[in-house]
Amino acid sequence: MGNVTVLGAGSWGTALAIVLAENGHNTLLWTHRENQANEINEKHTNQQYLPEIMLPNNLFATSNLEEAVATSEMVVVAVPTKAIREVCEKMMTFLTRKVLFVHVSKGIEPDSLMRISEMLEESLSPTVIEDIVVLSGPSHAEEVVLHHPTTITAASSNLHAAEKVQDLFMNQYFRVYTNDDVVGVELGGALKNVIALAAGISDGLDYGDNAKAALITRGLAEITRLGVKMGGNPFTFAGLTGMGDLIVTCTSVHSRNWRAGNLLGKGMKLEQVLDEMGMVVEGVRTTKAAYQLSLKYEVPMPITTALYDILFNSKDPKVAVDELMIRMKKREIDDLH
Ligand SMILES: NC(=O)C1=CN([C@@H]2O[C@H](COP(=O)(O)OP(=O)(O)OC[C@H]3O[C@@H](n4cnc5c(N)ncnc54)[C@H](OP(=O)(O)O)[C@@H]3O)[C@@H](O)[C@H]2O)C=CC1
Ligand SMILES: O=C(CO)COP(=O)(O)O
Repeated sequence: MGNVTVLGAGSWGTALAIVLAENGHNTLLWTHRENQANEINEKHTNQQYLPEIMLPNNLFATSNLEEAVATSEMVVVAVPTKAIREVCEKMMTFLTRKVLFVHVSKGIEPDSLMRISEMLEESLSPTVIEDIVVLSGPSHAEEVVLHHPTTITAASSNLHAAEKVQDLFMNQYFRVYTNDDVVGVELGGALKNVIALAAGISDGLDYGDNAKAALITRGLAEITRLGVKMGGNPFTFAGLTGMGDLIVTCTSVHSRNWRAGNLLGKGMKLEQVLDEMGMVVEGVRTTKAAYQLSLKYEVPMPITTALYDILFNSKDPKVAVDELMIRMKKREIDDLH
């Protein structure tokens, strides 16, 4: 392939740009901050997001979006969910040809309740979209840049496009699978952040491993319940972008969602937590969207609802856990049907 572009020089955009550059592709990383572009070009570092990592010499950055996508055949959208529409609207002012769009963000837009591929379709014209592929799975940037073995999934309704993305990203330490279940992959990636916040709260309360295992498995049950009702393949939720990402996000200190939950569980207020993180915590907005989806699709999501009350109605996390535990008796399996 010719030139490829990654939009967003946070931890994940930078890590993926490194993978692409190391795979030999002409890679340009776009950041909205000129000083960061200069740092990447001159010092080959991104100190704010990936301290102590040297970027490949063939990875270049620009803060000019038009220049970033001018000759690009594949554009990887790696900005947080809340920035996607703004970036797409800017691109629409100068893009005049079709491009392969890959998105790697894990969120659902509150109120519109759109998945990210739907947001891209709405904010970009069909005249500029060759295909849309979502790349998602258990993959902390901090480990990818150390070349630790990582597996991930490229999903698209057009499997040929997913295979193209598989070829571009795959290497010795970065193994890419394909899937045609865009709904399941996008929902799994977004909703695991909600459960990771809850797992962090549980750890912040020192509730131990039993409680966390319960959150992961019952969290997966409610993600699957909603995901299947929205058209996802039930098997996708047992795969890398479902169970896989749920495990990594609920158990890793790299996870911003788990860390934010942990601080909440220790008694810190949400605004203070978000100030302290300095990076995106997608699960907060996604909790609102997931709660709205559970009402829209009439799917019971008790963990999501409890988290919504903690985040947006100031419910005490301990009270929320007590209420989860004393709910009506249930069978384990039949609510998945
Ligand atoms: N980090 C990871 O390991 C993984 C992250 N993801 C997903 O990738 C997405 C991006 O996450 P990540 O890179 O970690 O986030 P970070 O918080 O590390 O970085 C976000 C980047 O986006 C930039 N940005 C924010 N708003 C805008 C805007 N309006 N226009 C242009 N750029 C903007 C930020 O710039 P500034 O510095 O100025 O704030 C920063 O460079 C998220 O959806 C996340 O869930 C998925 C898999 C792994
Ligand atoms: O999605 C991720 C790993 O797969 C990153 O999770 P956090 O956003 O919680 O850090």
